[in-house]
Amino acid sequence: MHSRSKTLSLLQLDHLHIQLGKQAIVRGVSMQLNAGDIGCLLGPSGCGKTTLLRAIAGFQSVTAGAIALAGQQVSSPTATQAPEQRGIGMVFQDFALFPHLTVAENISFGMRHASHQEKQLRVDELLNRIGLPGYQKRYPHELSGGQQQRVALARALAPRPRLLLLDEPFSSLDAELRERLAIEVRELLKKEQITALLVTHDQQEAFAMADQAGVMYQGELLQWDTPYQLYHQPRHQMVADFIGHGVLLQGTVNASGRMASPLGMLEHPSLSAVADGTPVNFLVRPDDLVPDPQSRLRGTIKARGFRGAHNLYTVELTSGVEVLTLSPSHEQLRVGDELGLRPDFDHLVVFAADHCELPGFSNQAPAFPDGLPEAQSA
Ligand SMILES: Nc1ncnc2c1ncn2[C@@H]1O[C@H](COP(=O)(O)OP(=O)(O)OP(=O)(O)O)[C@@H](O)[C@H]1O
Repeated sequence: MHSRSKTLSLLQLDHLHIQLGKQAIVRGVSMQLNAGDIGCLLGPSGCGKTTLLRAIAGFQSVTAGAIALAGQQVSSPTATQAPEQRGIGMVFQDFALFPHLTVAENISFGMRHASHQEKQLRVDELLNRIGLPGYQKRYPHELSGGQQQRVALARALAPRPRLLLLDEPFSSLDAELRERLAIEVRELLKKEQITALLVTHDQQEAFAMADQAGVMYQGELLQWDTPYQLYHQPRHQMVADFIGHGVLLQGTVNASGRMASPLGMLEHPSLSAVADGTPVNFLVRPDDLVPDPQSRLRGTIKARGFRGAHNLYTVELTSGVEVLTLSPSHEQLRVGDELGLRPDFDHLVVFAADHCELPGFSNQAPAFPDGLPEAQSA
């Protein structure tokens, strides 16, 4: 408890609503980011991520709720602190460097009140940190895309913002470079002790960078949690669907607290808290089903995707239900092959079946507030 009280909430959103014209773009978003942490907002295109970031930066007023930075309210429906007073740095996808300024001039651009010597020291320090020592006198057109984006990041970090906002900063770069930069940028932010909030479409990027992450959908933040929890204990079907691979299957809880499912009878202690006959949906990740020649659960391989160390197989069970499974890539199975699968659940993630209709749902709460959360955390 003691060490917890020392963690300072740097950014706090409290029941934030943003209406643009007649449309509610951000709906009831609450979240908190501690000082020094990296947060990440994921979600499909148009879900409101950029609008939320613009509100945090101070470029967008809010309709209801509040934004606080280091405990001080900066946005409410009646007052919006100007962006330049917030001490926030920003890096956007198309945040071009000034072409007529050198790398050093670009980086020190925002250090308006610093002396020449201070600027020089900070530029040298940041160029070392981004792996471009000696690049002070280069011009942007003499740099690769990845180098330009590193310099853009250094420019945003130079004035030591208390919060850095990154909106799809790597999306114009190729996948390999993106992954490498995500790891580098995390290290850099941690060394600089900067709190940051990143918006991305890319889960791998989010998982590589974030201490906390959330999935937005139609303006709502469905879950704000560690990346591990988002993957293993999604509290909403939409989160389960959006994060990682997997399928949602239907099952029916029976009187003995077990569940009849297309994978056979599944057991979990907390299912006993659920009434007999309750229809449920449950999440099946590829690693929940293990290839096993002896298993009575049989299927046929419909598709194979190469994932480096593993292949990801789409398997149609004899019941017609499609599932995913992984197998080491040196053990090649062919499309059309028959195989056995054994359920091997570490924990079951279960949702009420009536939440099945994803678009337009209104009740965001976990399916069984009293019973099933234990099932998810087992
Ligand atoms: N000024 C505006 N007036 C009205 N609607 C807007 C305005 N700006 C954005 N929108 C709408 O708000 C919704 C959310 O947009 P936003 O850019 O925040 O989404 P996003 O999650 O960042 O999407 P993407 O990942 O594609 O960038 C979209 O439906 C968009 O059309």
